[in-house]
Amino acid sequence: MTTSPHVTCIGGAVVDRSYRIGGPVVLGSSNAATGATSFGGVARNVAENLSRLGTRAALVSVVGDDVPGRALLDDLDRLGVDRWAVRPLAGQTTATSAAVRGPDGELVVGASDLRAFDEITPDRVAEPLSRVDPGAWVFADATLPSSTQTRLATARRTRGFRLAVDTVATSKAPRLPADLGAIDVLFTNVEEARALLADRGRALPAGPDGTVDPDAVVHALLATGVRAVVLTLGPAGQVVGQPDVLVRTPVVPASVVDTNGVGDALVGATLADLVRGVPLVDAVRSGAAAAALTTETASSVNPALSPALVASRRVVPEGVG
Ligand SMILES: Nc1ncnc2c1ncn2[C@@H]1O[C@H](COP(=O)(O)OP(=O)(O)O)[C@@H](O)[C@H]1O
Ligand SMILES: O=c1[nH]cc([C@@H]2O[C@H](COP(=O)(O)O)[C@@H](O)[C@H]2O)c(=O)[nH]1
Repeated sequence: MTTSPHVTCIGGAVVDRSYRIGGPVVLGSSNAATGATSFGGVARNVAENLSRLGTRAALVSVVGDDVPGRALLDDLDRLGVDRWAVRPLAGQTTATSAAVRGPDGELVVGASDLRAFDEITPDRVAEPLSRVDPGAWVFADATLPSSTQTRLATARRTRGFRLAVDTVATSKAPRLPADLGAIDVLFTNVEEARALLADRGRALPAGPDGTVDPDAVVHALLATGVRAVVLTLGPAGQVVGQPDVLVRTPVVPASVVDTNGVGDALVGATLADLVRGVPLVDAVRSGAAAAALTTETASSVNPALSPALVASRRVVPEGVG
């Protein structure tokens, strides 16, 4: 009998606070604003997407023993995410991120306290990893300390689970393990891929005008040993690369409100299909549908997300099954 959840998500859990100032912004002063709180962090967002799509998910993360941390844990319970491995640490502050926007929605200033992520140490992931069945999926975001990423790569080799990783940000991409061949699917964008490859001493071939061909980015990533790549191109869709296969999958048209969390929705819905045995290219079509649905809400995960809603928005080109 298996006790392993279908996807174990390891990485950040954040309380996001956003303010939108209604009138002209006055710096150095208090401005009247509309405020909202939501739960974020890439691994937490992926776990929420999975759960809303009917896939069992567990989160491995750290929060403080404080009011935001308790609210985040309660919300995981409401979502049905298995959170036994989210450690509330005494003396630690739950990761928080605040964004202040002007009347036009543009960011005026942001501030994030993500120190808690440093506490997701190799020792803290050891037990959750020991419970993952061979063949099950683990998702990790690149906010994890490098030492933890290395532990993950080693465990992937010895235990035979499958590992999906998201590079998250250009500053985080270089943290990926030296053994990139332990990554079964890498989710990234062009700038994060550039940062990762530069860190490994590999420059991206650019055209005369400095632009980069996305297919060349995918080839360069596959040459590092990564087993499959999903390169996201924002409104230009995705390139899915596997040895011998390179396929462009289209963006799903959307009425965009806010793109926060789009990448995490793409990862979550893709993994929800992969655990059911759907081939990667087809799974990414579901990922793009979930990402489009996420752009249509202000929250980082669309609260109405469901398998039926994703299926209703999937774009499959004519002639493709
Ligand atoms: N304007 C948009 N309309 C519809 N889907 C979008 C839009 N922008 C992004 N997406 C979807 O979200 C995915 C991730 O977007 P991207 O901006 O590449 O990610 P990240 O924010 O992680 O860099 C894209 O591959 C696409 O499917
Ligand atoms: O260094 C980080 N930046 C941003 C995030 C999180 O990333 C999410 C947005 O993801 P996306 O890139 O899909 O918009 C937000 O919820 C935010 O909390 C994070 O965990 N770590």
